[in-house]
Amino acid sequence: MPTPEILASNDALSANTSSPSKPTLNGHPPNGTSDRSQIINDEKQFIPNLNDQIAAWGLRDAGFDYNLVAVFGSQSTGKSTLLNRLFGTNFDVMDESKRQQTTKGIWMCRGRDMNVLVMDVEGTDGRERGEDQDFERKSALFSLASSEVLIVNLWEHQVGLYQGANMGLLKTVFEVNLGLFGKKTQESASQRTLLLFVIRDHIGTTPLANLQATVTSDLQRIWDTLSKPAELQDRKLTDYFDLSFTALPHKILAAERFESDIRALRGRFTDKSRDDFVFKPAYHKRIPADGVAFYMEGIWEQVQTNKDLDLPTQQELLAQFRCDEISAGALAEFNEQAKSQKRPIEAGQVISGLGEMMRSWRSQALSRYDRDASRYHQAVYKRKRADLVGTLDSTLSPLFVGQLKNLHKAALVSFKAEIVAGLKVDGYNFADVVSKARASAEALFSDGAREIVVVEDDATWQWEEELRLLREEIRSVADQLRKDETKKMVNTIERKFKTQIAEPVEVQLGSPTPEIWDNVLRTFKETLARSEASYLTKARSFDCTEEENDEALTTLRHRAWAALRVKIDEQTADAAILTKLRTYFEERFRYDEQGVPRVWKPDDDIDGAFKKAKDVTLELISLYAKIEPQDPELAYTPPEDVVEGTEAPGLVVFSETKVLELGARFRREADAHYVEAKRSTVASIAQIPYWIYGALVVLGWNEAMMILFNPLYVALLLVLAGGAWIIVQLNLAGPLMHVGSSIAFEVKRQAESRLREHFAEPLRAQAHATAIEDEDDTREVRHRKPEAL
Ligand SMILES: Nc1nc2c(ncn2[C@@H]2O[C@H](COP(=O)(O)OP(=O)(O)OP(=O)(O)O)[C@@H](O)[C@H]2O)c(=O)[nH]1
Repeated sequence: MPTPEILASNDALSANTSSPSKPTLNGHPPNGTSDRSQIINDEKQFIPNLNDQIAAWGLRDAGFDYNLVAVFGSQSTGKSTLLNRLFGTNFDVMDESKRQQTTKGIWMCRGRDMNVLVMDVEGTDGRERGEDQDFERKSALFSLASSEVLIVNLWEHQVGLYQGANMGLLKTVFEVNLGLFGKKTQESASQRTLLLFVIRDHIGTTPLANLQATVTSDLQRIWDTLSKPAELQDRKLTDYFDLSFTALPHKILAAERFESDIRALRGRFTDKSRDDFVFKPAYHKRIPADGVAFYMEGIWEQVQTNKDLDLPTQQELLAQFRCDEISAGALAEFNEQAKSQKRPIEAGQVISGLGEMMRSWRSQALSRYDRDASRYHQAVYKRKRADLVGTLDSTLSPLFVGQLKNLHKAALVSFKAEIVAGLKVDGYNFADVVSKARASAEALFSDGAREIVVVEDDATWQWEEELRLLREEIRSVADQLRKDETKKMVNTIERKFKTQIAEPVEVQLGSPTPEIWDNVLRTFKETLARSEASYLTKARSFDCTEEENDEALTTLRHRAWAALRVKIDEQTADAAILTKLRTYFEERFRYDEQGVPRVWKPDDDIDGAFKKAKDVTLELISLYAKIEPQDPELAYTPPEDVVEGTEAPGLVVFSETKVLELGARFRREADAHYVEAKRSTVASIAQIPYWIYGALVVLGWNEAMMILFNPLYVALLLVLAGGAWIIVQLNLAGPLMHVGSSIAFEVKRQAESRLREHFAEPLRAQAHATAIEDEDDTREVRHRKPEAL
């Protein structure tokens, strides 16, 4: 409670202040008083800086924790003086010497050290305004719509003057009040206003109680004579107003008592514990402090345009405006927060702790809204809250969806990475690797998704569909991987198969027997069966479907057959098959049964042996021509369909034309052998028999003796011997020997070729005749079974 000195100094200060000083911290200038502010000016216009002023007074965030009091009364009745004393305000006080109206329009000021907004209303019945009752009515409406307590200030000598200015004013107040609160809606039912009569210059001769009775009966009379709407006929004055009376002594004549009484009266405004505390909750107009300015502006606008002042509508409008404002404030901060994570999410990042952040931003925004907006019209507050929730959620939803997408991607990446790592480990089980990778990828997604759910069991925050999509994608990736892996496995098995059959088939094809295809097919079937078994064993660990297994096995069979055929084709390629035929033929023609090389003698049956060997060899071509086992059990039907673009060849190794071609080629080679055989017999015939040398010795004996016993021949012999001795001495023996041997060789060569030519002519003609005969035979042999072999 301010001391009398302070109050006195306020009075002095206010007397000298004619213009508002600049607002300062918390609305309190350095001298300890709050700035006053004109809210309705002389031109009856609302001055729109009230909101800032309330903020400057430090009451903007007071909510309902403030009170509003207005003073009414005739001009120059000490209203401003009373307010300044009671509340420590600094309203203008009339200069004694001029005695003219000071307060114009409506002023407002914050009570010193109290959450009280005080309105100083221009005095009624003013000389300056003449008979203009318009402002009186408007200011009454304005004050009643917002104030809890209406101080009616009047001189003691005015009491009982029913026709006096105050009574006119009160009539206006009652009428206006009926218009405002008459209908008593549910909201306004409990709303009342306190009329606090302050009787000034109370001399004391008439006790306050008497004055109170007089005023009350006057009020009652005014109330009764008021023209009320039909539905409000039975309403009493006390339905709307509480009346309270107090008296103050003369300010100058009884200055001390004046001060002490005013201090006592102040207590009724500050001490909540007192029974006569004036600011009862029922009087509060329930306008939150941060909405007072807007509300008052709205009221004044309605009042100015002479429209019916509908308080509930005004309160709803105020609520809408303020709730929007509060919501926008909460949203601005929220948007800033949400924006910070927008880019990283759009860039594909998974933000850790995003859910926590989103929930906290959302609850911060809502609690900010609730704190300020819940004081307003409840229906509006709730509606706007729902709107705000919608906006918050629609801002968070893209973050949620974005994070889900990023989680989805991250889960897939982790799935693939885990599989790649798992497949590097020796002896992995594919199905195990996949199921582990799947479980951890799904857990990664689910945990992440669960974390970002902002509101449980709400359609906006559902992630099951995304999980379903992820599962589907994982499945298709796993399927693809399994297919790749299966392919790889089939390739490996195929390679192994090829190596396994290579050698045995090569050996089997190299040693032609009637069972050649039985052997080959047996090897093929056994190896294929092993390969299939090995596939199936592995496929189990792959979790392959029946269909996939069938497909893979078909491929395997196809490739196995193709591999066999490649091997067969390689072994029966022209050069290879001809070598085989030649070898086979030679083994039978050039070697005897014991495998000893034959030396043909002239009386040997070369033709017979040649024909036999040739025939059996030609039969081989038919044997090789088609893959046909002797044991029907071993028969194999090669796959017919085309797999992966490779056509599996059938059972035919050589076509008809090929058989003929090979036959012809072989025959040519065989002919050469035949010729060679024949020639070898001629060579043995061409040698000079040894007995010829004997005959020569016998027949030439006489001639030799004659030379030995003839001195001429002996002398010639000696000359030759001497010549020889000289040649040896001169080292000419070598060159002469060389010349001699060259001449001898040449003579021998010439002689041999002449002899060969002589014998060869008739043989070639004979061989040619045999060849033509054989060709006819081969044609028959080609289709014959090789039993004869
Ligand atoms: N006799 C008497 N004079 C007072 C009292 N209080 C104030 N005054 C004087 O009355 C004059 C008017 O005082 P204000 O406080 O300006 O009165 P007001 O009702 O606010 O006047 P307006 O604002 O012009 O309507 C001043 O000169 C005061 O000194 C009082 O209790 N008794």
